[in-house]
Amino acid sequence: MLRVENLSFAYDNLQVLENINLRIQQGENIAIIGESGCGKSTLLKLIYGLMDVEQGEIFWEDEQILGPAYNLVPGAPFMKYLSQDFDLMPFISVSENISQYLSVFYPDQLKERTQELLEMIELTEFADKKVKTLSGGQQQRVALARVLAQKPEVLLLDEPFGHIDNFLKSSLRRNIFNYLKESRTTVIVATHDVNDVLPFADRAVVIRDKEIIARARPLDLYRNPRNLYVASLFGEASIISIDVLKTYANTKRKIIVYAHEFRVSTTSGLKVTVKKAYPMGSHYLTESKSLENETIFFNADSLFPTGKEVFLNVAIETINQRIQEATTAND
Ligand SMILES: Nc1ncnc2c1ncn2[C@@H]1O[C@H](COP(=O)(O)OP(=O)(O)OP(=O)(O)O)[C@@H](O)[C@H]1O
Repeated sequence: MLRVENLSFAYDNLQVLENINLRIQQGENIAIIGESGCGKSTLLKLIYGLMDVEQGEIFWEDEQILGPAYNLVPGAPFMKYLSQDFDLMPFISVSENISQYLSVFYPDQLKERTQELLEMIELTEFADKKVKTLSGGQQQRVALARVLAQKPEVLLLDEPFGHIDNFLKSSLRRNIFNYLKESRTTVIVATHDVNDVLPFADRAVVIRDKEIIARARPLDLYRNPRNLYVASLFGEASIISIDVLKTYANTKRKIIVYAHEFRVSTTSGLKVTVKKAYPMGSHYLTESKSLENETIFFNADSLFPTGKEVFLNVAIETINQRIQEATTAND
């Protein structure tokens, strides 16, 4: 088990993390999510032992993870950290970069494992190319294979697919996260991309203003976001008073509604005026204003011109589901 206990950290005068507590079981996949600059990378670097903890402690099983003040070579040997800069050897080939940490005493295994990893990152035909000739996305894939080759017990991934195009991203994600699950590798992934989180993470931890503000199974967080910050990590969302959606409801309580949960009607519901529509392929993400001048995003099947008035409805089941959670309107 990985334990992070009462961890606080500051860069000079900038306090970044405060009183972080985490327990991660072997083989679990945990996503650290939160807005840019909230401290996700900092937390990974501290867990890896790249920086000295200011306050608190980190343990893997019974071993305490210490920073550079205590270790000549920072970074615990049973962990690997894939940072946003890939740390590759530019002048040697893709294969050599991947196999660098594999044992040369078993040449057949070395070849087989390198081949397996090349297939996983879908770069078999680039095996002999020098890394410096590859694109940023291809380099990120080599960096992923290179850390996987080392079979760490704990793998820390910082935006692991950030440079990879959408065309490849989905299959690569499946290849890599499925492999990590099968090999019972403990994974902590810092990401803004919900596609890294919803299908693969066992738990998600949300950081905001230096602290963990939510932790749950990703689908539970998505279905019942505690506030607009959490919901916004999953998609466009709005906060709306229930009595505005259902005029018979005698309550001022507010709920969060995702853009895709609104149904558009031409006759009844919450009246809004269209401000702008963004084509998304399967739908138009439509920005609108209510009579109370609140911004509301909804998905529409067709393109509505600016200024058009439409009515929005939300299924009673969705409203009931959200009411059951303590929703705050303050965020
Ligand atoms: N080496 C550093 N020295 C000083 N401040 C830093 C340093 N590294 C990061 N910071 C600051 O610490 C805060 C947290 O940064 P961090 O990189 O951990 O955030 P993040 O959540 O990983 O962001 P992103 O999602 O954009 O990668 C930010 O305000 C950042 O500007």
